[in-house]
Amino acid sequence: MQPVVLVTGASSGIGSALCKRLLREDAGVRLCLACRNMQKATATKAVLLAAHPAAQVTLVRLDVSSLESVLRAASEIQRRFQRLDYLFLNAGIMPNTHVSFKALISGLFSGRAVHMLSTAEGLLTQEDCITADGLQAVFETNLFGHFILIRQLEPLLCCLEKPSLLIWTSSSNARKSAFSLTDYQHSKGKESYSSSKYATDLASVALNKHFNKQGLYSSVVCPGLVMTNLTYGILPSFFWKLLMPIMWIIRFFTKTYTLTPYNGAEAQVWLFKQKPESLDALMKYHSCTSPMGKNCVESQKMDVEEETAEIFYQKLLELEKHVLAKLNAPLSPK
Ligand SMILES: NC(=O)C1=CN([C@@H]2O[C@H](COP(=O)(O)OP(=O)(O)OC[C@H]3O[C@@H](n4cnc5c(N)ncnc54)[C@H](OP(=O)(O)O)[C@@H]3O)[C@@H](O)[C@H]2O)C=CC1
Ligand SMILES: CC(C)=CCC[C@@H](C)[C@H]1CC[C@H]2C3=C(CC[C@]12C)[C@@]1(C)CCC(=O)[C@@H](C)[C@@H]1CC3
Repeated sequence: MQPVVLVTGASSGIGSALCKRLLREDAGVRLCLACRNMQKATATKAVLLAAHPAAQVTLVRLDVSSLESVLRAASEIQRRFQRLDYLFLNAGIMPNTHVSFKALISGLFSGRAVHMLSTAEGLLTQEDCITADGLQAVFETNLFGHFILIRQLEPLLCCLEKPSLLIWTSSSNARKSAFSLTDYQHSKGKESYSSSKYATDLASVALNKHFNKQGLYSSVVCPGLVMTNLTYGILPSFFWKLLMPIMWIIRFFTKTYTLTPYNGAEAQVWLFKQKPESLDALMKYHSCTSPMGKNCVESQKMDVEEETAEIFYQKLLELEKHVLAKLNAPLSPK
């Protein structure tokens, strides 16, 4: 039986490159692109089919920042498929981002310049907003909408005979100090992106603890710095034009400047080829690119305590109960 693969945020950037690469790895995969914008999704599907005319590619409308949309998409997916082998939790936002040029310039002359340029530590702040569900938008999009999707799709994901794998797109911008258990939606701070990506790392660790015995595994990837709509949104386009030659030079100092969506998807494609049971729950898998453009995957231990992951997981379950009750939706699908 050909594997069924669902990719959220497949309409552009890393998600779209991932779909192309998955079909190149195995033209038989049954790909489902879960996207909020059906026009963009249809265009992506057409590009995939142009390269692989016999491929099985379907679309499902999914806006991870709307719980109603997540519930609707989950029941549609359950209607279409009997199981899911890989669920790529890739959709994400980094809205209204400001760069601290003061921190950038002083950082460039410090001993931590390479670290700063690969993690953006101390460089970025975001203005977040509230969704129609009453949740912080970055938290709901990057983490919670995906968490509800997983919980709703449990019957398709949990099978002892054939394990399934969740693959979260995290970031090297994920930072413990940006996250707080008492304000896990990051309503009070200005680093909602860092916080949400640290939250995905915690969620992945806790999901492994709770679901491995049911045949469901979870992993985290870091694509590196990739030029996509998300990054282009940070600075005006003329700035990026000026910076591009410098970015290629930075590649000589760090492997994390993967730059193209194709390179950024390296760790996701690598995970697709691994046995879920063989992966380490506490590792993060990084896409890396050499100055000459050669790709590889490197693993690094996450800065996560299992106890914190468990407390956070319990908080997510409480929030799930609360929001589903508000929507009059059952906790898990029939
Ligand atoms: N670019 C980078 O350097 C890095 C990116 N990442 C992560 O990679 C992931 C992909 O981002 P990237 O490819 O760079 O950026 P893009 O903006 O190109 O892609 C983001 C994707 O997520 C989708 N999306 C956004 N919000 C929602 C929503 N509410 N519901 C459904 N889909 C949504 C977008 O849809 P639409 O096409 O409709 O906008 C798009 O397909 C993100 O999680 C990002 O945080 C991590 C590290 C580095
Ligand atoms: C390259 C030079 C000299 C200047 C660019 C400054 C910043 C705009 C740039 C430096 C580090 C970058 C970075 C990201 C965005 C752009 C920078 C802040 C990310 C935050 C993009 C999204 C991610 O998830 C991170 C992994 C990136 C980390 C590095």
